[in-house]
Amino acid sequence: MFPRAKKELSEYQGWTNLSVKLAIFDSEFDFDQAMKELRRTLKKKKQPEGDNGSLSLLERLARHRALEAEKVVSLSRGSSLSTSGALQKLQDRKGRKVDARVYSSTGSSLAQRLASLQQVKGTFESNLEKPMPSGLSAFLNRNQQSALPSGRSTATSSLSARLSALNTARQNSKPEDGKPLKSKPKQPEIRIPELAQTEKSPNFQKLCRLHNINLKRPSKTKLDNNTKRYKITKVIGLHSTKSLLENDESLLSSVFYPATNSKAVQKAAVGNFKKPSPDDVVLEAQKQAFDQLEDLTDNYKQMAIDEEAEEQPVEGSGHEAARVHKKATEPTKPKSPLDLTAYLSKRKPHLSFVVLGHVDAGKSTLMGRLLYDIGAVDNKLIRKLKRESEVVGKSSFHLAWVMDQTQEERSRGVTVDICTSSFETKEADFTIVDAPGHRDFVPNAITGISLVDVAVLSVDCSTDAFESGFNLDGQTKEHTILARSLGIHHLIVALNKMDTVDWYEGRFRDIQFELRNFFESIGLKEENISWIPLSGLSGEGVVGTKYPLQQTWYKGPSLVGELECIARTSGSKDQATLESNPFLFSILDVSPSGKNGDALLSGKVEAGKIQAGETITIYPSEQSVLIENIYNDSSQNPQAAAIEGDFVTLKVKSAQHEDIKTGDIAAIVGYDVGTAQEFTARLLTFKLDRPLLPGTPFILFRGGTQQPARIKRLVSIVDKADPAKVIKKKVKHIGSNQAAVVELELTEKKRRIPLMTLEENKHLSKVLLRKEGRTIAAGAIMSLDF
Ligand SMILES: Nc1nc2c(ncn2[C@@H]2O[C@H](COP(=O)(O)OP(=O)(O)OP(=O)(O)O)[C@@H](O)[C@H]2O)c(=O)[nH]1
Repeated sequence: MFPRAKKELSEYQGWTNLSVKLAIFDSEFDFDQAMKELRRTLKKKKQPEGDNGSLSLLERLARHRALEAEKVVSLSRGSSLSTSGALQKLQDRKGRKVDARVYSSTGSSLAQRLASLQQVKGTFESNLEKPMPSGLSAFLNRNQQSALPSGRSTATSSLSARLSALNTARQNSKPEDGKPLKSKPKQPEIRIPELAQTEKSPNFQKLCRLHNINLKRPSKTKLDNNTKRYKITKVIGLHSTKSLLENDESLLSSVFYPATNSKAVQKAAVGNFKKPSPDDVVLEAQKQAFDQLEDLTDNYKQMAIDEEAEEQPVEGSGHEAARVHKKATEPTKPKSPLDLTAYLSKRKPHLSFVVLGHVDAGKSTLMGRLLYDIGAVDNKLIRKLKRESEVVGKSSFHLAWVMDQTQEERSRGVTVDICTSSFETKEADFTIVDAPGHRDFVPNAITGISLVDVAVLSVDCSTDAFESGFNLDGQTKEHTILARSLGIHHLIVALNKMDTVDWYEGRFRDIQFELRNFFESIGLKEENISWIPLSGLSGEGVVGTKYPLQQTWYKGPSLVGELECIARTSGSKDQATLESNPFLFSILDVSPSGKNGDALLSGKVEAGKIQAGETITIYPSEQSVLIENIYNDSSQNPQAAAIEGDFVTLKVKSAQHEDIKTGDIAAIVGYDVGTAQEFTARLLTFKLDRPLLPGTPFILFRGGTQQPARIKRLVSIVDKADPAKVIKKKVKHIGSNQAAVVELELTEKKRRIPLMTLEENKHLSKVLLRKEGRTIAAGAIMSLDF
């Protein structure tokens, strides 16, 4: 690279600031292209600003190029993990280019990956302690002015090493080989005005970081003593060492704001160095994130251990010594009568959907974009999120942060909790459930899937990303199977990040082909699948159908268009069904409200309708509470009623909120929901490592409820297509892909959970069995307490 750079640069006489040139030219952008554009620009402008102008142009161009290239090129060169490479990788948790050692093992757990990440970090730190490459230190000691080309020719030496060499070589004094300089070195010849413009350049910042790191090497003493240049660089890195900064205030300001005599500007310059560097901010945030993530994954690991443990009561579940509540037997009347026909005629169809897909498939970004483009999120918030995400070096996540609202999700860059949000179009009302993509948080994804009508499967179309999300352990397959098992009837495949493959139709078709085969194999019907190419980041195909010019091959609706179309056909509720079905409500969240024992219950209306003034009973605690008001997400005003499919918050009076848990079911007074510890289920097993035997432990998922359980008895193997047909009785074990009737029991004997049979409610009777982080079977409850 260097000889070419030198040749090109020599055409622009007067560019004497070699360090800056190198900082720019050693970065990752396309060199030829940069030079071509630069020449064109300079030709047009006839270099009116002289040297500085050219350099400034070059710097601006470089900055632009480098920003673009930063997405795809790692700074790391050579075999060892370079400092900037490691930083890049640590920062790049949401990973475009990620370190293969850390991320390529799709089968490993997050904790393992984090451990390996720490290891990489350790390697990186220990690399810093290693002595400088002998060739380079000899080179530095020689301080030869003519060292430039040879210094640059070491393919594996880091940029900082090369620049250190160059700067050293540029000292005016010419000591003998290997001997330290005796005289005070001259002020380095870095052209300060250019630096003042350059300091914000990402490349230049990387350069500064690299310099700092080099100084931690064993050879630093010699360098510190010998050249002011290194002292300056050291100050750049040790921004938090107060005394050093105070001593070197003049030095700092003379380096970075040399063109001014203003004390205020100089003070500001010094002040800047007292703040933590962007790297420190990011690394600190990530350290905290990793710590928190480990806590969280530990919780899930604990759950897996609990699968094996028998009859371990869950501490603090609030149900060990269950309080006895008064269960109402008489219904109460609504506050005001409701004309259901008029109410329904005023309502738009409503549809809820969950966004699924492999980790980093762009789910949160897609939903953030949708909410922004539809007008549900204002510019002010987006600007604020952009600023905040830039501070921690994650600017590409600002749209995802619309959905990922907790600090831990933002610092770690992964969705953990499910998050609901609502929006409306002219045609319909929608509720979005954003589910986590990471395999460690599949239980939360299951809760999300169990609530909705439709699933949007986000598939990352960028090179190799689809393949990694689709392999054996990828969440693309697992999420789709979960959606199918939990009764989702329509799947929209959002072929996301098409901008990264320049809207290439071939990529779309290849992925579609692969997915189609898979969907067919799990019994999803083609007529229930929609395919939409889009980009969550830039917005094409999300709300509107305005695509870039190269996308000429897709003429279908946008994502929102398709959602509206499904809402039109299945989002309206039948009045007779609403009137005849008893009110059932899945509780997602509970919180106290005020001091009078009032509580807020958020969740989804599973059946029937409800109004303020009516009384409901919550299972399994069997406490009855009066509904004071009903709210939905988008309005502070209470609404007249809630009907099947609505996501609402019920404000209830005099509730013991400690006895209400996620996954509990509320029903209108007069309708009893069964609670049980033993029940019979019909299951379809997935691919199993070991057959299911009596006593096999697992975690039972029913809606938002998760409970340790085990197989009590294998009743029969039945026909997959016709479950009423018994194929085998006296079953000793159940293998992969078999349909069977089994008796199951909860292992926490003190905890009953609300369960409904297939006959009572198709949706609420659905169960999933998971063991050691894998879904082993799905099915429905047939009867309780055999
Ligand atoms: N080029 C491009 N990048 C995208 C697009 N959508 C998302 N990204 C980037 O992909 C990364 C991951 O995006 P997220 O939206 O957090 O992904 P996610 O699927 O919600 O991640 P989890 O919830 O943790 O599974 C971010 O850096 C986004 O900026 C897109 O359409 N095009």
